[in-house]
Amino acid sequence: MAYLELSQVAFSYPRKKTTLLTGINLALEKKEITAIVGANGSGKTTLTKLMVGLLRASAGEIYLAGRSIDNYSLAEIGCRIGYVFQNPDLQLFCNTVEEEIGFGLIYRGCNPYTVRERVEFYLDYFELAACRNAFPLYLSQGEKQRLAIAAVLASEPDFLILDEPTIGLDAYRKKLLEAFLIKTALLGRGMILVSHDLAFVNKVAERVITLAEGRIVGNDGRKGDSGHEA
Ligand SMILES: Nc1ncnc2c1ncn2[C@@H]1O[C@H](COP(=O)(O)OP(=O)(O)OP(=O)(O)O)[C@@H](O)[C@H]1O
Repeated sequence: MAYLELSQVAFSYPRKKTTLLTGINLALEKKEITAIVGANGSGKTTLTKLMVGLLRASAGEIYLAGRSIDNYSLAEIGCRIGYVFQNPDLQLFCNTVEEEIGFGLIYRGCNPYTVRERVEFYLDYFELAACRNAFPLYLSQGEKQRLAIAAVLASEPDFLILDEPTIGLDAYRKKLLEAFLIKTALLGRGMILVSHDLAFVNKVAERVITLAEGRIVGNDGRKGDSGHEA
């Protein structure tokens, strides 16, 4: 069984007459970078929220590491799947940039030395060291986006979901993110990118899932094209 599997998943928002997603079958492996693309409102973000238990499927089953997602608490899912929201303001809550990066590690009980080491690595990698003591919500949009990604990556979940990770990033930072995501996948941490940035998707993703009218209308394996298989 794949790391994350969806079997005949359907979903409708309460009080909406139409079914947003229907008959969704997907098998996602660790290590692989999969992009989900589709028009505005096609249900990309909703699909990822189902995968992390923020929403419950109206029909079908979702399995995480071989167990139904219904048997996990949200905290247990959060330890396995890191989620970077489209709007970083929704997930930044600490008083400083460095606390934000270290929070997940401290919560998982990492020793202070490991916390310090990883915080320094991510501050450096995402070029956030100069604002280490800044209040996260006062950062620029691009800095907030980098911080949200750094904070999720720092706690090293098995799998990542990044919703529009390139919004607010300049070309240089997109290049850094691209390299880091590819390296992360090669180390065995799979991910889903929800994105309208097709140039970025083409560089990074090994598989592209296209959603339209509530269904998967494209599931293209592109291994080899992206040039980063192990
Ligand atoms: N909490 C909610 N209650 C009711 N309808 C919702 C809710 N959240 C999203 N929707 C609706 O569900 C549909 C799909 O939204 P979703 O955000 O999943 O699409 P998306 O493909 O990620 O869009 P975008 O590309 O614009 O980010 C939209 O029509 C949206 O208005």
